[in-house]
Amino acid sequence: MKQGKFITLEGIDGAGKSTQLAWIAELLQRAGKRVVVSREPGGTALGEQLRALLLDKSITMHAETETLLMFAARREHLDKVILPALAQDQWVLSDRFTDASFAYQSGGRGLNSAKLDILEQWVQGTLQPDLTLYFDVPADVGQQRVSRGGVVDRFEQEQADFFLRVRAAYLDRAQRFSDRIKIIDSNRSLPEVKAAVEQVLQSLLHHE
Ligand SMILES: Nc1ncnc2c1ncn2[C@@H]1O[C@H](COP(=O)(O)OP(=O)(O)O)[C@@H](O)[C@H]1O
Ligand SMILES: Cc1cn([C@H]2C[C@H](O)[C@@H](COP(=O)(O)OP(=O)(O)O)O2)c(=O)[nH]c1=O
Repeated sequence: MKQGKFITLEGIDGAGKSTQLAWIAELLQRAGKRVVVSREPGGTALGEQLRALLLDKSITMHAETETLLMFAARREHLDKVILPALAQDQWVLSDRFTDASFAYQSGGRGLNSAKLDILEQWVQGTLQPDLTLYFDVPADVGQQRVSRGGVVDRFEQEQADFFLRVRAAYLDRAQRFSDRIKIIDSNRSLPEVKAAVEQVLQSLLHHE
C-alpha cells in the first residue's frame, strides 16, 4: 500500500510556523494530496489535555516529567492520528514533533539527550518525518513576536538564554540531519518566508 508523507514544522516560539501552516496544507491539497493537519503536544483528545497541563504557567514540573508527558502525548498521536493517516496514503502535517523535545527538553532544559534517544526509539521506533521545515529566527526576534501576541504560556515565559539554547539545539540537529531538516530563514518578510517554503515543498512533490 502506498504510504503518505510525514512533514513536521519546527522552530522556537514566535518563529512563524503556525502562520505558514494553513497555506502549506492548501498547497499540498492543490497538488492532489489528502492532508491531515495536527500538532504536538496535542492532536488527540488525551494529547490536548496533556498540552493544557504542559503549557499551564501555574504548574511546575521536573524536566523529566515534562519530557515524559511530551512523549506520552506523542505515543497517542502516533497511534490515533499519524500512523493510521500515513497508512491510508494521507499526508500528515504536524506543528512540532520529536525535534522539539531535543531542542526544548535537552537544549533548553538541559536533559541528557541519551534519555531522549531511548524515548524516541521506544515511542516511534525507526519512524522519522520525511521532511522537517525548521523556521529559524534569532531568539530575540522570536521573543518579540511572541510578546506582541499578549498572554504567554509556560514555555514562552522563559528567558532569552533558554531560547538561545533551544535555537542552538535546533541548528545542531538541522546540521546533523541535513537530508531531512531544511532550514528556512524566517527573519524575513512573510512573502519571502513563504517563497522559501514553497521551493522546498515543490522539490519534495517533484521527487515523489
Ligand atoms: N515573517 C514574519 N515577519 C513578521 N512577523 C511574523 C512573521 N511570521 C510570523 N509573524 C508573527 O509572529 C507571531 C508568531 O507567529 P506564529 O506563526 O504564531 O509563530 P509560531 O507558531 O512559530 O510560534 C504572530 O503574531 C505572527 O503574525
Ligand atoms: C512537541 C513539543 C513542544 N514543546 C513546547 C514548545 C512550545 O513552547 C510549546 C507548544 O508549542 P506550540 O504549539 O508551538 O505553541 P504556540 O501554539 O503557542 O506557538 O511546547 C516542547 O517543549 N517539547 C516538545 O516535544
